[in-house]
Amino acid sequence: MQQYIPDFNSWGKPKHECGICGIFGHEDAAKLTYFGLYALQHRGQESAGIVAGNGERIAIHKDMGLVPEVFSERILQRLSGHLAVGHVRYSTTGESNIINTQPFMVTHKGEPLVVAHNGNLVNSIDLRRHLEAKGSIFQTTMDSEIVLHLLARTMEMGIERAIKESFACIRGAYSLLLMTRDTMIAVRDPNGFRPLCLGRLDNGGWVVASETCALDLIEARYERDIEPGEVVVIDKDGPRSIFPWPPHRKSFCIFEHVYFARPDSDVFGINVYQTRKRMGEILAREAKIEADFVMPFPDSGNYAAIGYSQASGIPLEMGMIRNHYVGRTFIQPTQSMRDFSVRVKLNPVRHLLKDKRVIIVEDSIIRGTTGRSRIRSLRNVGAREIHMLVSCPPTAHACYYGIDFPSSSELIAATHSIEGIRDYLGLDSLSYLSLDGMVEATGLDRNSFCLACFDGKYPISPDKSFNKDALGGCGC
Ligand SMILES: O=P(O)(O)OC[C@H]1O[C@H](OP(=O)(O)OP(=O)(O)O)[C@H](O)[C@@H]1O
Ligand SMILES: NC(=O)CC[C@H](N)C(=O)O
Ligand code: SF4
Repeated sequence: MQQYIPDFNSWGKPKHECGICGIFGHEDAAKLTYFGLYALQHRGQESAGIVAGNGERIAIHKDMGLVPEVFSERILQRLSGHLAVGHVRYSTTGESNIINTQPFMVTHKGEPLVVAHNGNLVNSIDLRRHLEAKGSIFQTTMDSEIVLHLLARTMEMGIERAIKESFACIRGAYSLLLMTRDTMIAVRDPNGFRPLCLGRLDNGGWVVASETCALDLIEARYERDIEPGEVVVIDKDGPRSIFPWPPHRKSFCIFEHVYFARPDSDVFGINVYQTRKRMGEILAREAKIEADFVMPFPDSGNYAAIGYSQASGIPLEMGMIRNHYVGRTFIQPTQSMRDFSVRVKLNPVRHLLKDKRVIIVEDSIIRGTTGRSRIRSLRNVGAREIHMLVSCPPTAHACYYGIDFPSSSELIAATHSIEGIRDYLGLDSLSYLSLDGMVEATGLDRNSFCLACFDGKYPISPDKSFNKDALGGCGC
């Protein structure tokens, strides 16, 4: 087994979920895409890439690392043209390596075909086996590549028919951008697991992005969300929308609101900050505790902590200081990286905590890495009572739709009771927000959401043999 030796150059690079951004109809399309990806960095911190074109020539640049590390002014100048598609990756199928970076581009019959994907396909093992039996040769171990193989087999029908036919075989979560030499196409799966929105630039050009915070940064106007099951084809005649598949039950990922999305974004039509704050307010209704102050584990816990504090009247303090040069930790690929990053990331304010009774408001407990390590640090600086409130229910079931907790054995709530988790984390008390309370905080109907990691009811039945290396790994 390979031993993990912290590499201070690569270790500090944080990880997260995928983000996509595309521009059509602006002479600086790649530069705007770069800024869009910058705003979406929290969704994917392993690699970044942009493909740009002017209707004739097409160029690509991608690499491992954060957006500003991957692109320079000189590189962006080379990515010229009015059309660009970009991606920041947090791997969910296939390793985190240069081969698996996105956007992924192939040439088919002399024509470029590009995909940038957020989500996870649940029948990728079967699809890949089937395609390989028919002679497909895969270059990567990502599920996203399958989309291009399916499209290539039907492209002669024209792109719209090809999409209709190809995606009919695909099951799972996909908010994605496709690009041909002169067209950008946004596709959102019929369940709508992952967000995707459409915006308008001042000059009349179009933007598609995972979250509205990307539109804000490039001063684009939010037009609307791309609907579940909708395909938006954008070319020189502007956007046209088609709905090639029968409607499915909506399954918006509620975890986007609990943890993933940026609080300044509107996701599924609702603001993330306000939803998180309401989660805290509802927690105050459901769990009443006496304490000297409330504190979050920053960043994702901040907003529910504000809500809890305001609703309960217990003052809010920032008892833990976050080092902003460390990214989000729960999606780091190895446990030793996660353990180390958590220590670097959060440090208690000794003088604030000594002899105090504190309530920590945390957005989620996944593996328990953050809680166990940081509660120990609070004890070390003399906190007298430590209670924890979590602004979602116990996360006890694997996600097969694009969040990297594919094995329930990694989830502490799958193997421990609440009392067992309390004991493992070293807390005086532990309470979770109820499922009803979490949904109530969104203001949307319960049937709009996927809640599978909380209630085990999967909107699309997963292939339980799936794991991140299901399509091949390096074996190291
Ligand atoms: O139980 P665990 O396995 O430790 O995972 C849960 C923790 O991970 C996340 O923080 P993260 O550092 O990823 O992001 P944040 O800075 O947005 O809070 C989340 O906010 C929890 O603090
Ligand atoms: N987090 C994601 O959306 C990942 C997209 C794709 N499944 C990949 O692994 O690259
Ligand atoms: S299982 Fe959980 S994390 Fe995965 S899509 Fe559903 S709500 Fe989101």
